Amino acid sequence: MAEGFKIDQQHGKSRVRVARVWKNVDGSGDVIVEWNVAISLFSDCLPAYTSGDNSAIVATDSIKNTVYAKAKECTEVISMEGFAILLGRHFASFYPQVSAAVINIVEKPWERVDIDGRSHSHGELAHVTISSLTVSLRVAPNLEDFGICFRLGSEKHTTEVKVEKYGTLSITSGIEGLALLKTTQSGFEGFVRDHFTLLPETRERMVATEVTASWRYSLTHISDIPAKQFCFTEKYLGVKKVLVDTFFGPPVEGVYSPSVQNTLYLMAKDVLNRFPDITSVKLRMPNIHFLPVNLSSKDKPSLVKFADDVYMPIDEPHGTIEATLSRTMSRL
Ligand SMILES: O=c1[nH]c(=O)c2[nH]c(=O)[nH]c2[nH]1
Repeated sequence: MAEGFKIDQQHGKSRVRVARVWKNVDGSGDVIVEWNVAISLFSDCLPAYTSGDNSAIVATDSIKNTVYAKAKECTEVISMEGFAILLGRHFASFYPQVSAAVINIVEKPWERVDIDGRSHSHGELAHVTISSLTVSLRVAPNLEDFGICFRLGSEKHTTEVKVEKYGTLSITSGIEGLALLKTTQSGFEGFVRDHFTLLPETRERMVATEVTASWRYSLTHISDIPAKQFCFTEKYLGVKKVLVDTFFGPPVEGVYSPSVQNTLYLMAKDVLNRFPDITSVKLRMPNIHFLPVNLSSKDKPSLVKFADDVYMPIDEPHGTIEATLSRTMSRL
């Protein structure tokens, strides 16, 4: 209570960018990660708000410095979730007035470069989205004979970890910007038709989306954290594969999608069926439209007649479809 009012407050530092390099890990080259970290502390520092008494405030500058100091202390390669847990534990246990810390991290998707089929020891590619294509930038200065590559998709790994003082924990991991497109095997029929409806029904259309996913792990205490290194990284790759595989279906015949809603549901369901330690999954899948092109005038009645071939891609407006799928009963 503050002077008869209820106050909910937290403070921290956002957009703390840190890159950590580990040299020649296991004799197979350097490892680099680049993280954008946000920290939010729940702490007992009411007098700072009500009377200008800062004696309980952990300065956000110190919070920022902690990120670099802890990165330095990580002498072995650590996963993003592992680093978030480490930071959360530090803030929640080191400062008596801090009851909980929430750590968000987004990883920049640096990937090892392959030169002539061999992975390069110190060159990395950054995937930067330019409209719908992703251009792989060269960053290794002494990688002279390496051309520009193009790659679709620049998804980022994300995490949010909350650690409370006595070790209660919640971990979500996620993906941002997973761009997926099918040129066929998609339709949309049987929807509400009223006096505002123009959209024709179809069993043949393109479907494109940029998936944002987040999933919650069933862990609830720091003592539950698996000892296995990189289990969260493995899980991230596994979930991404399930999402992609379910969206596309088998390689030759694919799978028909009657709506983004149905495809989203199947993707989320497959994640929960496949990973028992995930309790819920939230998917946001904008329906990014490719408009059929038909061009005509009085004297050119069919300059361009659409035959599932020429489209006008648009960024906006787009449909917004999102859902969270959770288990209703715990699986014992
Ligand atoms: O898969 C779709 N879901 C919708 O809700 C919708 N609405 C729309 O106009 N087109 C589509 N497509």
